[in-house]
Amino acid sequence: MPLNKEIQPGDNDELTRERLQATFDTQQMAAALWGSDLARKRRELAKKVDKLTVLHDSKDMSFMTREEKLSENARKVVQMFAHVADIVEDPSDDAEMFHLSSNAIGHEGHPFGVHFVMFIPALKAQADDEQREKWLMPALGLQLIGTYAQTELGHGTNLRALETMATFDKATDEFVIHTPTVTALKWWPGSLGKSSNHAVVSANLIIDGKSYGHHNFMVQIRDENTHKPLKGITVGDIGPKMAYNASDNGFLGFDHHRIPRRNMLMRHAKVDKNGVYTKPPHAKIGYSAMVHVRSVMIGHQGMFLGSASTIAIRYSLVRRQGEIKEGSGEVKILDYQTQQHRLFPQLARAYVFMFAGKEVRELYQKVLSDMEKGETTLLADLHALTSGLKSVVTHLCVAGMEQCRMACGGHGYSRASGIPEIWGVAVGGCTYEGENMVMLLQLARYLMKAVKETKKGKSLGRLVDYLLLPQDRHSLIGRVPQGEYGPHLAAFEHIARRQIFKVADELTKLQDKGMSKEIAWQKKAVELQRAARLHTRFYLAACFHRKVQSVVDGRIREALADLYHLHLNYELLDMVNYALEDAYLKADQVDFIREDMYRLLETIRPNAISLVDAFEFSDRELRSVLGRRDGHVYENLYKWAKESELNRADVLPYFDKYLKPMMLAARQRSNI
Ligand SMILES: CCCCCCCCCC/C=C\CCC/C=C/C(=O)SCCNC(=O)CCNC(=O)[C@H](O)C(C)(C)COP(=O)(O)OP(=O)(O)OC[C@H]1O[C@@H](n2cnc3c(N)ncnc32)[C@H](O)[C@@H]1OP(=O)(O)O
Ligand SMILES: Cc1cc2nc3c(=O)[nH]c(=O)nc-3n(C[C@H](O)[C@H](O)[C@H](O)COP(=O)(O)OP(=O)(O)OC[C@H]3O[C@@H](n4cnc5c(N)ncnc54)[C@H](O)[C@@H]3O)c2cc1C
Repeated sequence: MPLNKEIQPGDNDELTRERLQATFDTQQMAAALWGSDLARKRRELAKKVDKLTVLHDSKDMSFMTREEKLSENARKVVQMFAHVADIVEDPSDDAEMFHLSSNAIGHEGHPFGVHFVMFIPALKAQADDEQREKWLMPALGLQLIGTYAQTELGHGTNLRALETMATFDKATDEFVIHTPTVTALKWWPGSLGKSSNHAVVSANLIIDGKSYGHHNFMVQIRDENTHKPLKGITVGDIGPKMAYNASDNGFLGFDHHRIPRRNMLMRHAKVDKNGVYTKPPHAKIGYSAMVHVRSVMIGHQGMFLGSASTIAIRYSLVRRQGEIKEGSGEVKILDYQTQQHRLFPQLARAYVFMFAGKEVRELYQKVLSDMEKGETTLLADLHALTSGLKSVVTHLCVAGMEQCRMACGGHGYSRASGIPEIWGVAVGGCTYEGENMVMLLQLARYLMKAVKETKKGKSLGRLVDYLLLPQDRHSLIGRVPQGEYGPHLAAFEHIARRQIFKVADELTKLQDKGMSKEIAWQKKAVELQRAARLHTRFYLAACFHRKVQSVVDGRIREALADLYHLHLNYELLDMVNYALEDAYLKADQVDFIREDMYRLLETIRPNAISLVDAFEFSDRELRSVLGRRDGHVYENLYKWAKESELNRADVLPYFDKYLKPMMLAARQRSNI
């Protein structure tokens, strides 16, 4: 059977020659990345969207105002739902729907941006059966548009300090939702400003003057026909952002707004008509929508980095600049070792983030079905894992995307490259769903507890079993036969374990000297978040290992293993200070890792285009002139620039208004 190599008529010859070098079948690699069923569905879906012109951008979004962007994406999202049954096999499959949305709408946001990713998951996890009937069904049926309003102007991280109040009024069997101060205004919720008519609102539950902490309430905020804000509600858009500007992130205030008692989401915590409160089975069960998004973000961030890598690698095979050997002609910029070193590690990260995204979604589904039965044992493990992954993955994605942008030289800085927008959306991920540093410290709390258990000879959970293993004094990297990478993975494990125990010991010492637990924590906070990062990077490397081991096809396994080995080398060098501190690695071993990494860059080079083709991002989805599949970059860059609104006339009014009078006056002065 011939290997699929994604060659199509009209392709740039350079790219065709590159594709012919692939050692593997790109469709099989796509199956390894997405799962074979989803890979097939994605392919078919992209073809269908290509044929449905109502789903196409009416012009490049870069040339639109915010209002045009909102309107354009509202138009497309409505068309998308109108045609959904003809395009996707299973509209309840988030992955398929996300792919449809990427193709038709892009990543700049749309009126249902938070509806599907938080509002519905919050209802699924926290509404009781009767409430599901009342809101979940209409929400799934698009009869209402919802958002998730938790963050306030004054507080996003420290949820205990949220000020919005939900005071129970026994006499009327209602809650009174109120915004007591300007800092209590809800601030940031996606699609709140102009689009949503319902919100899941976090507010402090107050019964008979006693506060029970914040809980989630369903609040209708706009009239379903006129779309005007309801009485007692102030709502609007918070203004333009770094990116994601087709989303109307909003503010929201309540002036003693009344809702029925049964609008509190009551699957777990409950309030009866006499004001009797029932505690949930786990104090943080109301945070489930956040955990849901953190779990989907891992794979999505991988896709963002995969998109940027695709753009930069394809462009690097079209762009020629400079000669390696004088007189032998200009080379493709991907032939420079520095360019490969800039891009291939990002490609490897994109792969492993997607693999980790899949693993973490499986764990989330398990925890969700456990929660349905009131079982919450794995919630803390999931919270720790997603907190670490969310932080490390977004951070590395953004750093990686910036490398991709710079690797495209000047054209990378143009919005035509497509990178600025996806970078802007991805970088938001460092902040939303829990600021990265704060979430790393959440994982660190878990790790410190794990150390305590380890000292009793027990494990807190599967993810920290390795803490029970003894530490090796010296690494075997370079001391075993070439091609064995077990010692590399052991090095990740070693430096994570060492940092975790080191900081745990330091905390104990400070407390032994009489320092309070909280102050000791502050003194060691930077070291604690380092421990969390190292633990997560070990998890990612181990996840890559599991994936490579699971692949049956020899050609795919070999190509993936090259990426995996590159990942091990590159990430180890990035963290090498930790391994040098205790002389676990010696200087010659570091040199060995470097040399092996350079060798792998050369090995991967012929497969580069096919490794990015295997993501199977359609041109419509990438929205990048540089990353076009056919490689016809230059003529299309020129075409794109001509679309700029500044080119609508040869002379724009500002010239006559400001510059011309100034120059005339200057000329007159010089003639005097
Ligand atoms: C299908 C399409 C999908 C597309 C998605 C991607 C597309 C890309 C574009 C999308 C763009 C935009 C979408 C963005 C939407 C964004 C939404 C938001 O940002 S919503 C708001 C999110 N806010 C936060 O994340 C707040 C962060 N803060 C917190 O989580 C908490 O305040 C915290 C955890 C820092 C502290 O909480 P709290 O004060 O209540 O904690 P305590 O100190 O009392 O207790 C700590 C104790 O609780 C445990 N804990 C905390 N959280 C959890 C949890 N979730 N689950 C389980 N356990 C939890 C913690 O571990 C401690 O335990 P202990 O045993 O005491 O150590
Ligand atoms: C694009 C985008 C979309 C969003 N969508 C939504 C939405 O739909 N719904 C919603 O409710 N919210 C949303 N948010 C809000 C988002 O969840 C918060 O901005 C986020 O949780 C961070 O909180 P903060 O803004 O209060 O940051 P802050 O907590 O003020 O962070 C500022 C700095 O303080 C540090 N810091 C804070 N606390 C600690 C601590 N305990 N220890 C150490 N350092 C600390 C942080 O690390 C950071 O460096 C969105 C935000 C963005 C950017």
